[in-house]
Amino acid sequence: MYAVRYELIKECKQSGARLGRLHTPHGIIETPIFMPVGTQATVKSMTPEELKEIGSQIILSNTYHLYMRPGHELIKKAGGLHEFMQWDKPILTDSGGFQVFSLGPLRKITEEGVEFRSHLDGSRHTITPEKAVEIQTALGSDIMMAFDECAPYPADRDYVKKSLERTTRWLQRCKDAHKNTENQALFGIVQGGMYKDLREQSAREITAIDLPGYAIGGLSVGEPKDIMYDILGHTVQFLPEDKPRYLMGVGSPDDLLEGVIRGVDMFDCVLPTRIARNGTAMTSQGKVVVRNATYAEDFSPLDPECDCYTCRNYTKAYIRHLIKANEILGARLLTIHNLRFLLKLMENVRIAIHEDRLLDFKEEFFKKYYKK
Ligand SMILES: CCCSCc1cc(N)cc2c(=O)[nH]c(N)nc12
Ligand SMILES: [Zn+2]
Repeated sequence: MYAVRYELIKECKQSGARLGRLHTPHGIIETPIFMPVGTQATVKSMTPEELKEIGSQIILSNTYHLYMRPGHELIKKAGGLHEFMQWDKPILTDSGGFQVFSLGPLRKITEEGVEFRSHLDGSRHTITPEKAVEIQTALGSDIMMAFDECAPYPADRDYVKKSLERTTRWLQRCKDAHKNTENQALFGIVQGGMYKDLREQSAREITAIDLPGYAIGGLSVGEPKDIMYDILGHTVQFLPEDKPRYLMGVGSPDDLLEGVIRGVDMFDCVLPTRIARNGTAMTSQGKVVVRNATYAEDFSPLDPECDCYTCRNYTKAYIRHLIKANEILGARLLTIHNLRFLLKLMENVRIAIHEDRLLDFKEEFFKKYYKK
């Protein structure tokens, strides 16, 4: 019996989309779902209450960052990540692989794991599959991700093949090290770069290891969107229907819709929170760069169709002022709105799947948001 169980509710008649429920130790998640990212045990500037108010069902955090600071042993002493950050709903933690690889030349990959220097003080560390499981066990996340290598883009075929085969061996080591399978789920991660045959090989190897869920990694790494969609569509066909599918690092509105249509259930991305901090909003009328002078005397709401706290109380002019003045409230108000926008989008996607009209919904959304 796994800690996480996927219940397939309905398959969309218009596309490969699915409606599902993910049963976890900290509650049930309606899928397809967008998961806000809280890298350092906080979704930047948001309280747990505010996250719940906008409809967040699950949040993400990061093994690498929490291992570096404040340390997984400290969080374990605090009673685990849920207690430490006062979030009582599900948490998914990434394994640290991606973050360590993002450190660039400061790291060395071996069969054992990855040696790297801390981005904080330059100290030397090694993360292995066993260490990644140990850290996530201490954090107590509901879903932990396997330690994998996300091949860079572009990368040559031989490198990608060797990398995916090592990721498979690392997954088996993660599974062997994972003891509390009743309380924490381990998800495997499919790699294979932009090579369809290597994607099939990775998907077959990873899903041959029986786990409660599988992720598609190695995408949203700078490749053109049409390549991402093509590789995604190809890869999903080798994933089991009765398990959740998580597309890592994806979260612009078009990518979420294209991913759902291809059968993806879970998404995460730093985009909504990151662009909020530099003054850009995702709205029902498309992207609004609210820091632009255009909005200096615009006393209308950020998004007239949005029900969030920001749109119910403030004008574009006020938010622009806060952003220009580098006031913390500016970032907070846009973060509240951008997260609500994506969470509401996924609520509407779930309704559209239920009513077998997802492709129609996508067409209407694209016309308004992308004017196409
Ligand atoms: C908190 C961040 C979660 S998603 C990070 C991420 C993002 C993207 N784009 C790819 C990968 C990947 O291939 N492997 C892993 N572990 N993580 C990835
Ligand atoms: Zn809003």
